[in-house]
Amino acid sequence: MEAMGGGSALQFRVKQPKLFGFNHKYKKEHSLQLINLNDLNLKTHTNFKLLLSHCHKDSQNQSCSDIFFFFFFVAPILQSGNFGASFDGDWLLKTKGKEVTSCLNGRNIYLVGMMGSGKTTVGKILSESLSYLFNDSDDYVEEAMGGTSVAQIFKQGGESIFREYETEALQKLSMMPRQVVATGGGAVIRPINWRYMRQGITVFLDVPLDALARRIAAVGTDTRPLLHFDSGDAYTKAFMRLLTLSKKRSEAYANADATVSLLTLAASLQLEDVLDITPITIATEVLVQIEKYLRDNNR
Ligand SMILES: Nc1ncnc2c1ncn2[C@@H]1O[C@H](COP(=O)(O)OP(=O)(O)O)[C@@H](O)[C@H]1O
Ligand SMILES: O=C(O)C1=C[C@@H](OP(=O)(O)O)[C@@H](O)[C@H](O)C1
Repeated sequence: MEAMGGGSALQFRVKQPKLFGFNHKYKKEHSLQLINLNDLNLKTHTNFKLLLSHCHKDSQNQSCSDIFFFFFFVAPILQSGNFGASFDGDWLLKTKGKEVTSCLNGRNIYLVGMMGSGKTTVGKILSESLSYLFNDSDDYVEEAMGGTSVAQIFKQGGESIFREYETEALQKLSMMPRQVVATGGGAVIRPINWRYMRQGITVFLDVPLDALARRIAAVGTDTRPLLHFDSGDAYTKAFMRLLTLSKKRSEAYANADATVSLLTLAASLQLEDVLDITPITIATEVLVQIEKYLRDNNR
């Protein structure tokens, strides 16, 4: 298979299918077929498109095991002309999840990133794909405080008390294996928290501030005390506050073992708005980046 990126088009040419054991009829009909991703209706199958875009990047050095996946599983489906009915978006996530689980040896995954970056949403999906438990450090703090909400803790004791509880939560969570942990957006600012998170693998969900502000404005700021102010429209309030926080935190987020940049992901999926990327696709990309981190660092 040859992958070609001509302009915005992403094309795959099936060159020598006989090497991969397809039957004679298939060879004859498809040995020179060009599959142009832009011709396929992949809007609802971004996960598939994500995988192919990785094949495209890696095809230069032929190191992408997913190319084999393409020949064995995807090409026959495309050939059948029954793509929409045959392809299950969750399938890729589960398959990648199984692969990554076997390399993790029970190490926890810590998702870090700004408020609203999707740590909880993506973390839940990720934990299922890895057959891990899911935990949210904010929920853990609230439970440890007998049900007192994060917002109430901020109100009663201020941010510094909350940070103490948060560190305690991360310490306890780090002692339990096989978990995906969605951390609070500010967990990265305390070096001691990294000591606990470093026992597992940290992944930064990098979402542009404008997208975060749009998301947060849609759900409101009641549960996020650091964004909750009285005046101004919800989007502007969220954006300005996120801007200040992100300036203080961007260096700390960069310490994560792996990063999933939604801007990069949207570009490879040819999506204009990062908010159009589904949580399943982001979770799949998290797995891809973890796998890359483990491979590059012999871990
Ligand atoms: N990929 C996504 N697509 C659509 N909505 C999302 C996505 N990721 C998160 N959301 C929504 O954005 C809001 C914030 O997400 P959440 O997972 O709570 O972020 P965090 O845990 O990082 O604060 C939630 O309302 C959630 O449903
Ligand atoms: O960024 C922050 O400092 C915070 C983020 C929140 O968690 P989420 O990132 O899950 O919203 C929560 O821990 C608290 O409101 C403080």
